[in-house]
Amino acid sequence: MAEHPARPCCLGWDFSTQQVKVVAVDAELNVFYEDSVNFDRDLLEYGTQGGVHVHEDGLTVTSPVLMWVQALDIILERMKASGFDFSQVLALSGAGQQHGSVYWKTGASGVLTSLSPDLLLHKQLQACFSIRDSPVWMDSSTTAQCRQLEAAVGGAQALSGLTGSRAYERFTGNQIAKIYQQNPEAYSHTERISLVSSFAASLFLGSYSPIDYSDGSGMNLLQIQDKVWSQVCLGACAPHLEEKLGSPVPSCSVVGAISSYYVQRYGFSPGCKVVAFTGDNPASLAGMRLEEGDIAVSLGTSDTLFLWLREPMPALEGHIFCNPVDARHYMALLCFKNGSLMREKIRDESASCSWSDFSEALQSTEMGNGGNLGFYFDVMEITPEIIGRHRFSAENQVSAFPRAVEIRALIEGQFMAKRIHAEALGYRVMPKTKILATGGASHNRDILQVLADVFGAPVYVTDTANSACVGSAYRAFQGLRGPSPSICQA
Ligand SMILES: Nc1ncnc2c1ncn2[C@@H]1O[C@H](COP(=O)(O)OP(=O)(O)O)[C@@H](O)[C@H]1O
Ligand SMILES: O=C(CO)[C@@H](O)[C@H](O)COP(=O)(O)O
Repeated sequence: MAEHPARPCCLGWDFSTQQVKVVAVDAELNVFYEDSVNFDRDLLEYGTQGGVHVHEDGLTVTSPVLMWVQALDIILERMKASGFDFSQVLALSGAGQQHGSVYWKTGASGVLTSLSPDLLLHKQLQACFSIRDSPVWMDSSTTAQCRQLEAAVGGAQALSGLTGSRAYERFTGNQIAKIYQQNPEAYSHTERISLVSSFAASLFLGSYSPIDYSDGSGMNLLQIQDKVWSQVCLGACAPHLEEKLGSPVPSCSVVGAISSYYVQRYGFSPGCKVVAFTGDNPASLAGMRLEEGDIAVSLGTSDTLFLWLREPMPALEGHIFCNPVDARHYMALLCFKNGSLMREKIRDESASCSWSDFSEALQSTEMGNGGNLGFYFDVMEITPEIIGRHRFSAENQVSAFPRAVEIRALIEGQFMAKRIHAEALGYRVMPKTKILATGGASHNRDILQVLADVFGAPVYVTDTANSACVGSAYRAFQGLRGPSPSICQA
């Protein structure tokens, strides 16, 4: 067994679309431990692709909630086997893919509070969920519920002014409304609804964790200025929703001490604090330590682009969330669903399934692609709502490109869309602008060169692609310092 020297630290977790990841960060903010469990590869029995199940209608997308629990068991067991000294963990926090929801069955809280340290979590929580397949952010099956919600508050712009976004299919309020309408029995047997982030925090707490303001902003339910649930939105989605959600809390709140399960099974200190978990994009904003004018681009399963904002300007395209680091401020976020999985498809079709062949194609073609441009949306895009592959030469719409042209058209098109939509939200590239890239595809220098060319600004890669994890560990340190009334309370 490898021994790790004693080193006081915080843990940062990320329950993202394709994997669960963890980092340990010491008091000098050095990352000294990283691990991950990939759902498709390490949990074959759940049969996911890219961490999810796409249903027959092509719109409904879910993930098995027990798969997330089992992934946590696997990582913790591996850490223990490697000799990781859990007693040195001062605090932990984490992130979750945004918008996804978990439905705890009546009675589940009793199971959570009396976990036996002799058994793995997923064995004990089998019967705890009234909905076993959690809707996730890739789901776009709730258009009817979106229109109902917008109508209830006086239109899309009114909803955006109130909650930071017009109604989006993946936003949790609309997902809850669909479950209530289609499966009222399961809804009535649900005692608590968590986001993926607050669900993961609940596993560590051994009781229900509140939803934080920042991830709560991705539900179409939270009034982002007042930081309270909107009664009109709750009422439009489902009955008794407020009691099932619990009250939202500032993102840097300490929500409690770690459950005795982890103390007894893994040797955590009973004083180890759990700081509210948040969304993966808010956690990345914390991890990347953005400055004004900077723009962060996360190239994970989805491509997201985010900025720190002082004055929110809710619009019909894009989202405003409460800021996870300073509750007086906000963040803007644009999400593009056809990110890494779309790049993988074109890589498989036009670059023999190889990222190095993909890079060679980018190197062998010129910036501007000889006037050839393409937009590739194999699944219904979020920004804007569109599907299909659309290719244009300098003169006409065309049906196909040579392989290398196809690859450059994809990458240039993806980054041009990001710049155009960010500018529509009021963002301007400034002389001091830095682009901070993170996520799996930020390992690819040739993709990043196109990003730099399209924005005309330098691109920096965060020293770890796991910015959501690292941001979560930073947030755990922030929570340990205790509440700062001006920053944490808004
Ligand atoms: N060298 C590479 N070039 C381009 N994309 C890559 C490369 N390595 C990994 N990726 C992409 O990174 C994606 C995973 O990113 P990651 O940030 O880990 O995902 P998430 O956090 O959403 O689970 C994969 O789907 C893959 O397409
Ligand atoms: O829907 C959004 C943001 O609004 C997505 O960005 C999810 O938060 C998923 O994140 P990744 O797993 O792709 O990082």
